[in-house]
Amino acid sequence: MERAYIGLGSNLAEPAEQLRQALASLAQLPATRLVSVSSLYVSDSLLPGQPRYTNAVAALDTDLQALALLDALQAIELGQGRERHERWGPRTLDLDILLFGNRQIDEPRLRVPHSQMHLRAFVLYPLAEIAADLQLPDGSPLSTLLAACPFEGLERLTP
Ligand SMILES: CC1(C)Nc2nc(N)[nH]c(=O)c2N=C1O
Repeated sequence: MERAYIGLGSNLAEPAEQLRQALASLAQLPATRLVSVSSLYVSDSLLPGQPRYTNAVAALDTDLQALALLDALQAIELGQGRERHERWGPRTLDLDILLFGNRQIDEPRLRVPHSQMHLRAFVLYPLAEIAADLQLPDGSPLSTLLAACPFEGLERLTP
């Protein structure tokens, strides 16, 4: 059983509802338990000219292998109408494997830890909300990354 952290994002077609639907699907994955979910956070797109994003992070305990989990996440994205037009374009749903246990994976389909996560407040703050004492595979404490990444521009949605 590995603890995986999943980044969720959406900026099209009722983003908060897209994330709620995706979380329900994550809870149904085989050999997987949805352990905890952060609040929803709203922020401007890192790339301008797109609608604001709604993001969250979920913690899973899973017996799926990393690539099988990736396949399952991509099936959920497609099931919610994710069209993969442009690489950084707006999307109904984005599910990223941020961390997979303490594994460091560098394969064509999958890089874990997610290569941009240390730069993204919309990943670090929801992650810290559910895993404050997390240490990344390279030994760096999440708190250190958080200190280097300002919260500014992030809006936490209270339930
Ligand atoms: C286009 C890009 C980089 N910008 C984002 N910006 C925000 N705020 N949240 C995202 O999830 C997100 N995802 C992306 O893929």
